[in-house]
Amino acid sequence: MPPTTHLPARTLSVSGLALRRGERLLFDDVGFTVEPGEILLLRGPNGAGKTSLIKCLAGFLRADEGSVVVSGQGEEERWQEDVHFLGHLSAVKARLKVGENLGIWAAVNGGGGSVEAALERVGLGALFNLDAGYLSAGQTRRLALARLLVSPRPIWLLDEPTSALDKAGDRLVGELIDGHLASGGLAVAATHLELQIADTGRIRMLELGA
Ligand SMILES: Nc1ncnc2c1ncn2[C@@H]1O[C@H](COP(=O)(O)OP(=O)(O)OP(=O)(O)O)[C@@H](O)[C@H]1O
Repeated sequence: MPPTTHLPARTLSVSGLALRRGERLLFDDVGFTVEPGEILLLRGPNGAGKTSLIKCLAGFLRADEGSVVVSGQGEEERWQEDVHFLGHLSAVKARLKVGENLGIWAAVNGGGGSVEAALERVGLGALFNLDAGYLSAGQTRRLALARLLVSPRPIWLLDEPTSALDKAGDRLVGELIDGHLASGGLAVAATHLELQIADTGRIRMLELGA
């Protein structure tokens, strides 16, 4: 079931963004705006710079030129609190139970969502007491997705969100994104696959070159 929380309205505006890694200029003069209820899909071949761009948006990498502005609030610390970054690494503590892992993220990120409900939603309800180290790759990805639900935030930055997931998992990601956008959130997702987003009118695309 999609989240019912109405998220605070944020707009993500990027202009003139350029990033160099090593000797290579990965991208130059990238600009776009993502409004509440919209998702921007980042496309491009391996090595084009999709992950790097998402890390710039998350504030993990500093661009060489240009700006990333989140409107709706001004202070940088608050901006971080508006963002969920779902990267390649799932940041799961193998010796802790599945429920404990998510409980820690819920406590760190705040938001007050139910750990049990989030695990149920991503199909891990029965695995609450399993050591997280025993999860399969797809289940670990589902646990990472549950973090998006337990602490509602208006900006989702998703790097290959369907990685390691089965067909039902692909559908789940589409449904979670649909719910997020319907709640007034926005998203940027790097993906090589078609995301199963129902409302295609909310999708915008940006192609990065190799
Ligand atoms: N720390 C670094 N130093 C130098 N080059 C780097 C560094 N990190 C990444 N790169 C290079 O930057 C380029 C872009 O990497 P990035 O991970 O952003 O691409 P991507 O479009 O996400 O690729 P993929 O589709 O394979 O996930 C690659 O050529 C990579 O080798």
